Amino acid sequence: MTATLWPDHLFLVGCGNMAGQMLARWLDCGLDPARVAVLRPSGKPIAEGVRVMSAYPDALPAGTTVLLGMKPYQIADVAASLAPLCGEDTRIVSILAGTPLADLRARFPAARAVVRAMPNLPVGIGQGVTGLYTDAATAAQARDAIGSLIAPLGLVEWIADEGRFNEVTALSGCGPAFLFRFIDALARAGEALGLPADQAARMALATVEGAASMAARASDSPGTLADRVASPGGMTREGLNVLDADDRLLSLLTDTLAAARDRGEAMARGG
Ligand SMILES: NC(=O)c1ccc[n+]([C@@H]2O[C@H](COP(=O)([O-])OP(=O)(O)OC[C@H]3O[C@@H](n4cnc5c(N)ncnc54)[C@H](OP(=O)(O)O)[C@@H]3O)[C@@H](O)[C@H]2O)c1
Ligand code: PRO
Repeated sequence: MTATLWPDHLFLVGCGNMAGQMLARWLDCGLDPARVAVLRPSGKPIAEGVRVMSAYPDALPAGTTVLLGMKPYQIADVAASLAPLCGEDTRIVSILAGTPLADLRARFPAARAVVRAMPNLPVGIGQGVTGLYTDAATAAQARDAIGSLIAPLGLVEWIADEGRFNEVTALSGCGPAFLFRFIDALARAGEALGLPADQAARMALATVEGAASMAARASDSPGTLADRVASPGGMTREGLNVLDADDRLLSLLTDTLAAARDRGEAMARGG
């Protein structure tokens, strides 16, 4: 992996579940905490050496990279305080779901580099997925610097068409929640068939972890790997027949992603 281009100054507005995982990973990977300032209303400490404030500073150092990590509905209030502190060399990275780039540009008119990022929670262990989108107004150097900052978080995918950003959010941003549910359901199904609950929970988690790691290393597709588990005439095929009947699992996941995507589109319309 190439060395990360750490920003000289990183200012996080909000540092809860998601931005907190991003920052934890950056600090683990060598980001100097003295370069980081965090604004969070609670003022709760974050990590040794990271400056936490509960009110906006009078100014931001030139060239600050700002990570917007609060809730999407707070953008108007945040922009009212933050935009006056931004210059043309301020770089804005927004992880706000359902908040289009045009909206961000309108709220931070001085900043030239504005990037939408959609991470997911496993970024904290460097195994996340982050979708990125920007437009031509963001200079290549700023785009590369932000890409470099995101790289230690896991897989990075630049999205060519912002119109796809809510689908990306549904798949990888929300995806960990759907997989946590799957792990839970696998365990509860084992329990329903008679296994002890604690044993079923351990085995479901380890099975998903092992299968995901194997799929990540394999040259074969997950579909081929599934067939490799299924002996002809054996037990797995009977189970797969249940999942595959009328594309049951595929339909369920398509409906799941579509519902999440639709919520993102409603949020973008101000809902
Ligand atoms: N959770 C995910 O898996 C995920 C994935 C991708 C993107 N996102 C996006 O990440 C953002 C944050 O989600 P989250 O799950 O991390 O939420 P969260 O845990 O509730 O964190 C929200 C953060 O915003 C701070 N905050 C509250 N009011 C604020 C204000 N008026 N100004 C500035 N900061 C304020 C909170 O401060 P305190 O710490 O002081 O309470 C907290 O640090 C959302 O925009 C969401 O769309 C989340
Ligand atoms: N969490 C955010 C939400 O639920 C966006 C992706 C994951 O809106």
